[in-house]
Amino acid sequence: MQNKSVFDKLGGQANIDAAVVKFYEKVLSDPSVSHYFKNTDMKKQTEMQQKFLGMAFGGPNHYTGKDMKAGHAGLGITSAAFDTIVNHLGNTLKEMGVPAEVIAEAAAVAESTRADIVEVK
Ligand code: HEM
Repeated sequence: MQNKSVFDKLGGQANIDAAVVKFYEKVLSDPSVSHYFKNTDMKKQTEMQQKFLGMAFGGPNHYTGKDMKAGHAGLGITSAAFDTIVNHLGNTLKEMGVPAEVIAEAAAVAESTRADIVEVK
């Protein structure tokens, strides 16, 4: 099915929700990026990310948070940290049995936010 969205290929919102939970476990266990989240309410963050990715992957839009530039302004996120975060997302999907070509599509969606999120090249 050529026009199936990444949202559908991932099995819909329930699988995306589960992936985001696992993803933040990895992020918070990684000292190279966990410090970015030291003042963040992770319950709210998890919900925001679930809704954002649901929308960004082509599912229904329930996202009410900030745009990516405003949401990350002043955090000083480096391009290396961005790479690490995208890797954690890819590894999470791999562990959930998502095929490599679908992971590549999901990574491309994440990649499309890079310019708005990275402040330190
Ligand atoms: C893959 C690309 C990324 C996406 C799609 C994404 C998505 C989001 C979303 C949806 C929010 C919520 C905005 C709101 O509260 O209204 C958020 C906040 C946040 N993101 Fe990201 N993010 C990405 C990359 C990163 C990276 C690379 C870092 C740090 C290494 C990061 C750190 C944070 C932090 C710390 C917050 C919360 C700020 C606060 O506590 O208010 N994000 N992100």
